[in-house]
Amino acid sequence: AQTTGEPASPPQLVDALHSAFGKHEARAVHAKGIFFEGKFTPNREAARLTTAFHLQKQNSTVIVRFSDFTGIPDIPDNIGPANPRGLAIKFKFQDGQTTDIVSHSFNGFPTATSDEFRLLLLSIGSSGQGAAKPTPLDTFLAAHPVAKSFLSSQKLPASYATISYFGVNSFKFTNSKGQVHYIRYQILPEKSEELLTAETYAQKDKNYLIDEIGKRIAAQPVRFKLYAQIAEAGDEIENPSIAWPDKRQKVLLGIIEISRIIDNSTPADKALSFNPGNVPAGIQTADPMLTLRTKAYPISVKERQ
Ligand code: HEM
Repeated sequence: AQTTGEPASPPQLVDALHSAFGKHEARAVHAKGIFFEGKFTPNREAARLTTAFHLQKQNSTVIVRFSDFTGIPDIPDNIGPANPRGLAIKFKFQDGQTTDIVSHSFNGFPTATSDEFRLLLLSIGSSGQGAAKPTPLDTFLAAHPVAKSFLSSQKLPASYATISYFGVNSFKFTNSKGQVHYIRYQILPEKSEELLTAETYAQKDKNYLIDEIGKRIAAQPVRFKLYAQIAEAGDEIENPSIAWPDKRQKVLLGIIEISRIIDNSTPADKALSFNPGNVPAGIQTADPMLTLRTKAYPISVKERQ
């Protein structure tokens, strides 16, 4: 058994995801999802922040995957644990370069560190049916108010296209003059958010989001605005459980336009993986959680082949 003092390794983090959600030969988390293709058009302002290839003048192709939370591949879209939703984006450039953003529909994370996240997952794993009260999860949440509020304040989307997504962890952007900014991604729907009440949500079909997004994109493209929220002195770069104040400057990096469904067969799904550590020159990871995420994702990718 691990004490809170020892750092969790990437394999331990993936095992903790399995202990919470089971092992299903699928993504260890965000297992249920659907992916599309589209394009990204960078905004002129973006190149003032970073030299990253996809944030200069030329458009990229994007592969975008929407997902539900948990590692359960057939989780109903209309139950609490399906939150937060995921949005993963792969930017593909003509010369073969790629970079990824992996975000979810909550501006924050239940824990400050990867180690604490592992303990939260283990407590979920040992709090199933028949666990004595207070369960390990009850005890964890009593000691971690941020995790408690994360679990109880999720937004219920009318569509994957009508909710905001957040990168949560911080990145360091460097521009051509060598100037540095610390940023967090925000990916906001083109129009305003559309959410459901708890009652309407509970009455929805178990595949309401997956079915809706396919029909919506077949009818017309879905657009999101990709922003960089810029940290100010004193903002916590290394603690994803604390959102930066809303009044921080946001720079529009560009527009994501999702226009067509692509092959979602099992082989195509297995071949598709995202990694938040896949960053180009001009962008660096700036939160220790990203160091762990960068190593944990490929373990799950390998397991699900
Ligand atoms: C220590 C923290 C974290 C760990 C250990 C972790 C681990 C993982 C793993 C193992 C996968 C499956 C990868 C695959 O099989 O392709 C995954 C997927 C995912 N994670 Fe994380 N994650 C962490 C934090 C986060 C955060 C902060 C976010 C949101 C901002 C996030 C959002 C997602 C999403 C959306 C996916 C699905 C990607 C896809 O569509 O393929 N994760 N994560």
